Amino acid sequence: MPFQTEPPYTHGQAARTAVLLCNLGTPDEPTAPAVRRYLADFLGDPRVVEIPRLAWWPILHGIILRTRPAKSAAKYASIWTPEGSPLAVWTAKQATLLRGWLGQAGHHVLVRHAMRYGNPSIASQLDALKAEGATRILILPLYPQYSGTTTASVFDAVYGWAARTRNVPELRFVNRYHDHPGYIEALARSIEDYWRHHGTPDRLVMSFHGVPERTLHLGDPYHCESLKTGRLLAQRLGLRKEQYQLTFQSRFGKAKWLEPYTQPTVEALGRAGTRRVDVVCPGFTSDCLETLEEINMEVREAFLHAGGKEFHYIPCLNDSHAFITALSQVAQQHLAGWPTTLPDAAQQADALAQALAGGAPASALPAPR
Ligand SMILES: C=CC1=C(C)c2cc3[nH]c(cc4nc(cc5[nH]c(cc1n2)c(C)c5CCC(=O)O)C(CCC(=O)O)=C4C)c(C)c3C=C
Ligand SMILES: [Fe+2]
Ligand SMILES: [Fe+2]
Repeated sequence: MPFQTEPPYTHGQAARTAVLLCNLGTPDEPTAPAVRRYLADFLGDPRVVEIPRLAWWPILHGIILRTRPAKSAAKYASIWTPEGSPLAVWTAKQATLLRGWLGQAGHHVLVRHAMRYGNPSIASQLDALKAEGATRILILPLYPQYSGTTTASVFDAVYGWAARTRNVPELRFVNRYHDHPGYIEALARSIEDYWRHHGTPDRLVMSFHGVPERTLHLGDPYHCESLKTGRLLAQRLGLRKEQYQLTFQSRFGKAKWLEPYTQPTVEALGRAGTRRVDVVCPGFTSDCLETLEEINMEVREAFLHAGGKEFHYIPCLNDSHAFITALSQVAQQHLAGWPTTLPDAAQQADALAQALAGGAPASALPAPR
């Protein structure tokens, strides 16, 4: 009796689950040409700058890409590490640790990381996962708060890859985890841990990356989700209203962005005689240019100039155990219903050999789990 191949044995492929951690991306080198390539990609994304192309292109290519790369490259050089850009180093480490965590949980899940702009690209990592046999892929952005400018842009890149792919894997997307208890707990522990070693401040500033205010009125949930993260974090830390403030940083261009802005807020605290300010950036899951240079250098300097006495920058979650635990919880919750354990390979081979030799129907093979 002929042996019939049937799914999922077609082309010898068993179901295999994968998680792709996606982050923003960073230049390959702290040089003007590398930063220029990165910014051209980033600022050319219509999700990031929502100005009609006809109006934006001359500004981007005629002005910004002629002046900003050299200035930004100097800032990148000030935070660069022997292993590379901090954002790239932390993101790769998070993927390695998550692979180990999910492995410990008894799941055989492939884990990779990708960058929306720059390398390794989302398309190249999806190709690699497919080559490794992934048939189900969970897209997990390293942005806890959803924004059209970041999260949706990651999804665009995934859809673009899928549109060019013949045998598209099943895909799932994590939109947000801004209020996930594991994420809030990881933030709280990292702050408490910092305070245990360095004492407590007069004011904690929670600084989130900004976006144009317009996006809020157009329905972007980023502002609300940032506020909710801040509120849950303050509750968990037991902070009263006058002990913390939530601000938005990294304003770009002349339009109005979400307020209050971080630097003017911190300067006002310095002028008002607040002795010690600590800044934490809960929306950034790894340290990067915006935290290490903008906050820990520029904003620090501005605070001390304005009369502040002590400035502390509390590092991002980076490779903290509590954060990797949170990521693995988020992943497992979104993987629910997707089998994450491969059938035992030896058992499968035996059953296949038996079926071929003894003529057992293919349906007698162990059900793929
Ligand atoms: C021009 C518009 C920008 C929007 C909108 C924006 C949103 C946004 N960005 C992040 C996270 C990061 N941004 C980073 C750098 C960065 N951001 C912008 C501009 C916008 N961001 C620029 C031009 C740059 C590059 C640096 C510079 O030239 O100033 C980074 C750090 C990258 C690194 O390499 O370290 C992160 C992370 C979020 C979360 C967000 C919206 C919610
Ligand atoms: Fe940004
Ligand atoms: Fe910045």
